[in-house]
Amino acid sequence: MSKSEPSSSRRSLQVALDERSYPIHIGPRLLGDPAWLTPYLAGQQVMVVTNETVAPHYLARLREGLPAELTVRELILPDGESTKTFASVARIWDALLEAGFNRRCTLIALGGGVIGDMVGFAAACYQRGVGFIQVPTTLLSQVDSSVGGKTGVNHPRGKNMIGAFWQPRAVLVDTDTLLTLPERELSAGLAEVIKYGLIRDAEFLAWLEDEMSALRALEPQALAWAIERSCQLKADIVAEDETEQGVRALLNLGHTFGHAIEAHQGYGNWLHGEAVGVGMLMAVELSQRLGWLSRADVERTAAIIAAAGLPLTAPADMEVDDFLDRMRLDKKNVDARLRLVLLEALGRAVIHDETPQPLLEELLATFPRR
Ligand SMILES: O=C(O)C(=O)C[C@@H](O)[C@H](O)[C@H](O)COP(=O)(O)O
Repeated sequence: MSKSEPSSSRRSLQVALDERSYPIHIGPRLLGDPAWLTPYLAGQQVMVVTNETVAPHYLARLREGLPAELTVRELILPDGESTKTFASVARIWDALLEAGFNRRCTLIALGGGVIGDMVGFAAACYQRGVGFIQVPTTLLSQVDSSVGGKTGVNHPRGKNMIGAFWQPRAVLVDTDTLLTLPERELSAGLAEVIKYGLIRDAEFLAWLEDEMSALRALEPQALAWAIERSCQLKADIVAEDETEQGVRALLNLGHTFGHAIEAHQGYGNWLHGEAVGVGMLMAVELSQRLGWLSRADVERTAAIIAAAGLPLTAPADMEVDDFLDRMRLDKKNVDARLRLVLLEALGRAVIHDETPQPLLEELLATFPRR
């Protein structure tokens, strides 16, 4: 374990965005403790939005942390990436209007990235913007999607194509919620954790290589440090570039390829983290073919992705053009130029818009399929 690992079990970080700054509280037993939730409620009206998988485990516990005098409504949506649609967000607006909620209401997103992104988008638009709190219950949402204010929904043509930047009032990461997380979801979250090491922190990457078994065994100290370090790296990047004009795009390592896989395969068939894991390997392989990384770097990346329990091969039914058609719609592109996040070294990412087309096509044609 690193010397800088925390010893106490609860930690708080800050996303520094002037008047939109907010804390990320991380630790066990946060849910149900009023001290962690009430400071971020705007008025007397609270809408908790969750899904059918999370509700039986954590909805009652969350409600215990809400003062009895509040007007609290609940909305339980179906689970899964395929529900991340405009129609689901409209259900949230309908519920808010039916309850007669006003601009001083607060939305609470209790769930994974799908719930967090949809609730954030609903909050961004309801009566032109109301407050919301992220209570992420999956590893992926705890280390990534709950932080930074990217909210929105998918479009059949592309992932997260409709949305808004809208920051939460607070992020409450109760690490106990990981105890009920299916193994496949845990692996998906580890993809985003590995991403931080690859883009910005070679030392963290080496630590992850050593501690991967402990993380997969839900060893509390290892998990707490992985979450804290990931959130810190993300908070620093978001504070520097809230709306992705520059450095924030580095957080998209593996996502250009990964989003193409998710959309092509049908949302939910590949988990986001699984597609990002393969996408990161594709980006690393391309970086090697550009002469920036060694074969040993590629093998090291493949080894840690495999150790996290993630796939290493792209879907067998995806042709080169299936990738390219989706990648042309990527939000990072400027005019007709494809912008990719690649690695100059393990731990150092760059944004690159000069990949020769034949090299990219060769990568897409030769990358292993299964
Ligand atoms: O926060 C960001 O910025 C990211 O890119 C983090 C990603 O891991 C996350 O999946 C994000 O939602 C992707 O955003 P998109 O803009 O590529 O749709």
